[in-house]
Amino acid sequence: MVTIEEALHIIEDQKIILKSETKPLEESLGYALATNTASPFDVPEFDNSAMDGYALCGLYQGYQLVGEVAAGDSKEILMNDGEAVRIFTGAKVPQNTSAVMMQEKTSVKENTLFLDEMPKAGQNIRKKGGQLEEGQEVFIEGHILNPPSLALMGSLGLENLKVFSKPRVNIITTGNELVKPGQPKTEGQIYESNSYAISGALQQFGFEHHQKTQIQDDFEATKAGIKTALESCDILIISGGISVGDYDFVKQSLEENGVNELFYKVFQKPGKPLYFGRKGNQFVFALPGNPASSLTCFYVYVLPLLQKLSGYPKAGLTTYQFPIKHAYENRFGRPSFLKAAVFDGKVEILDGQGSSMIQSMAKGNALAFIDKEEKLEEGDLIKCKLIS
Ligand SMILES: Nc1nc2c(c(=O)[nH]1)N[C@H]1C(S)=C(S)[C@@H](COP(=O)(O)OP(=O)(O)OC[C@H]3O[C@@H](n4cnc5c(N)ncnc54)[C@H](O)[C@@H]3O)O[C@H]1N2
Ligand code: MOO
Repeated sequence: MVTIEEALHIIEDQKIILKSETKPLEESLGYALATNTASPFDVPEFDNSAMDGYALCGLYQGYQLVGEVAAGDSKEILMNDGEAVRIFTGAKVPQNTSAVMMQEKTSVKENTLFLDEMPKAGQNIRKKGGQLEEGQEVFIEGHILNPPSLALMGSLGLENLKVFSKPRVNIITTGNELVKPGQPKTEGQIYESNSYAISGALQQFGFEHHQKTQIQDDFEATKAGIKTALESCDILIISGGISVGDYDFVKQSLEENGVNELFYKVFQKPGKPLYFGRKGNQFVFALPGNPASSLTCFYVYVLPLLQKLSGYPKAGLTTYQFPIKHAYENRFGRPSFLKAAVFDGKVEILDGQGSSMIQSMAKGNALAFIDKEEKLEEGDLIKCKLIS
């Protein structure tokens, strides 16, 4: 049995080989960049107008209008002192523009422009290189591409990006009692639900599963199922069959498939019988079958490895501290992840903390952490990971 910290360190310390690939810009969301990126040109590439209005030559309150320039126009207009041109947002300003005045503060009579106020030098001109200069570092390797990053890469004209590949994930669920939702079931059977939580949590963080298999509680079937799943994944996530019951065949089947145990059993609630192992460059998590245990272990242990294998510089959910809404005492005798709701900056520990109870987790949005035998008063800070 290891502590939570030891288990997390074992995962964090795994030596891994990152793979990279080239992805089209529109498919790169959530990937980590596999190279540094420098700006190939100044951004913006030319001085341009921040407003619809008038480009002014010299600083006066009246001008002679001599033309027009719209966004995308490449023609050069030469203005003399005291002249102005109609201009639109994003249009390249003529070379000798002193300022741009927004049209709301102007009036035009015949061909003369009048300003309501004196213009200020440089006003409403977005300067060449004002955001980035040619050759300037934009991102370093490992930067995780969020929507504004995609916009920035697009604005640099980059169509394809070199990113770290994401791991291929297979899921196995185990248990004779499990029936697929929508199918008829008999007394003693239940609907299989863990795989939906796991594949949903994978999607939530930009991953997907490759294969999903349901296996009966049978040693040979478990061994064969694991062998097949290991043929096509970087991470295998197994749910159930990892405790000490007579029908828990997962651990032995993993050994027989050449998977080396890195830890088994974590001093925590829920998810005590959690298993983590490795075979070459493949990793296996066997999550305890209880629904809240398996999903909690996913967020706390599986997600950091998925992100580490994706080249993320910092993996796992951030831990925040918020005041607790009510007094709470840990009576579980183990460090515990509690189903919680964070609302208006305060944490409520929800009813229904049993490992088999998923409804409290479904209605909440956080996992709060309380140490063994810790006792909190209202307003005390409690650690939380936000899960939705
Ligand atoms: N003698 C002991 N018994 C148990 C111990 C123990 O230390 N000694 N630990 C308990 C704890 S804690 C947990 S957690 C469970 C974990 O057991 P397994 O990983 O072997 O899981 P199963 O026995 O297969 O299932 C447990 C529970 O969860 C339901 N389940 C399983 N898979 C699914 C699924 N895909 N969808 C929905 N529900 C699922 C299953 O029906 C069981 O009710 O062991 C305790 N026992
Ligand atoms: O450790 Mo178990 O996951 O409490 O039910």
